[in-house]
Amino acid sequence: MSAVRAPARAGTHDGRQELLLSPTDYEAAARARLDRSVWDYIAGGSGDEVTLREDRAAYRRYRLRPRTLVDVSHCRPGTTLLGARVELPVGIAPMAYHGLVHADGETATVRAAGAAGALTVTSTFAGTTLEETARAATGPLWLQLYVMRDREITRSLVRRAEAAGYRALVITVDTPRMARRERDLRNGFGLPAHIRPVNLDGGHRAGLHPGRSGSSALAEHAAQHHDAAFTWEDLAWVRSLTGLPLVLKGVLTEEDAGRAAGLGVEGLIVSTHGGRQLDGVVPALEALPEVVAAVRGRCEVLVDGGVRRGTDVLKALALGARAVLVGRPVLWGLAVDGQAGVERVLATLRAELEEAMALTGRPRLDTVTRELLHPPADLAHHPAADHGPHAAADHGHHAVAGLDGRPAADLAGHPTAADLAYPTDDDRDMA
Ligand SMILES: Cc1cc2nc3c(=O)[nH]c(=O)nc-3n(C[C@H](O)[C@H](O)[C@H](O)COP(=O)(O)O)c2cc1C
Ligand SMILES: CCCCC(=O)C(=O)O
Repeated sequence: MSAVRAPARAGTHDGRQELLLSPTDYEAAARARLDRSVWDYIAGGSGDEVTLREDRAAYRRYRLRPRTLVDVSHCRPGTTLLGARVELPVGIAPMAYHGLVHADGETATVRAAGAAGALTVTSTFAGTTLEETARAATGPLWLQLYVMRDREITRSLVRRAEAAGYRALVITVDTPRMARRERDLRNGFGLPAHIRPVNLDGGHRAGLHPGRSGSSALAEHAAQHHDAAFTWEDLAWVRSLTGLPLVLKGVLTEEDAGRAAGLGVEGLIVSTHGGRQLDGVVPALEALPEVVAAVRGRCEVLVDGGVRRGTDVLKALALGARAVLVGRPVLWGLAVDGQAGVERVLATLRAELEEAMALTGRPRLDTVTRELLHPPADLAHHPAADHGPHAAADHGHHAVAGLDGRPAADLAGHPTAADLAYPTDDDRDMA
């Protein structure tokens, strides 16, 4: 499993075949295959797409501190997520309508995740029913929920998720409404006729299709149906519906993280929604340390947004994530080669992660701690802390020496405002 078998090839305009070696290679190949409006829906972000770029750039700001002369003949990236065994700390982020890029849709994606022993989070807005997805799954499955005004929908999705064997519910909390995504507005984005939100009843299937320039059918549907009045108090109602673990997706502050942990939420996903919701928020990777510090080991913390390399996974884990989710790269793999394409994207991330573990002298995830990272150049004199969820101290926080040898003063490891000065054009790889 550690080697990527038979890399795929994609045709080029001049008829040559190009090797697809990295998720970014799949990005280019997917772009060449997809309609412009579908490409824009997937690739795009909100507003000026600042957060879209910064989520990615945040990973580049950290550099690795490799340790040598460690036995790395066996590197094992396996862990558990809410008690379920996974073979790698990389799961599939919930994304709407995989059928936009490949006829096999969510079924292909979940089969690929199963083959990799990875977690899949299925979207409320899947084009395949949650039961069909569950039947195709061989790895752990969580269901992502958008809470709608019609509470009966949530009640019924929760019941169905329990019956179908989902192991957790992921409530997305950053989308009381859909942000203005100008690419979609320009394209008048709507779903093609054959793609429908089959997990919802027929009433929801109509409004998503129209599409006229200046409006996004998905945004209009969200404005009509998402419950923008859903609050912390209502979370207790979701809790009362089910014994399944609850995970909140889209938390970016210590205030919300502490409150969620205090309410007994089992997991948090630190996320900017891939730069698709509020533009101008802190990149997910930068919000991660404050969230990890605030939950004090009371729940598992994952992060998503901009993970494209095995070294990115390692950096997120070093900053305290238990695992990462990947979004767009999965759709790139799916667009290029269906299930096999998603398998290869996941296998590549795994191979890169194992390589990074070997070359940093961290053969197991419990050795991936904050000392693995140099602070970004502009954080050079900032103290560090060890929040590693895999650390032997098991979520405990203890003082560690700052990376420059001085004792750490700030156990939260928060970057200060001055630390967050940003980015150069070199960081912009997703224009
Ligand atoms: C095409 C697309 C559809 C998405 N649909 C959902 C969704 O239905 N529910 C949700 O919680 N997040 C959704 N997201 C956000 C992802 O779960 C995730 O936060 C984000 O894509 C991670 O960033 P990455 O794409 O850079 O890996 C979607 C993202 C994309 C790109
Ligand atoms: C109303 C949200 C639709 C799916 C989604 O979350 C996204 O496109 O980012």
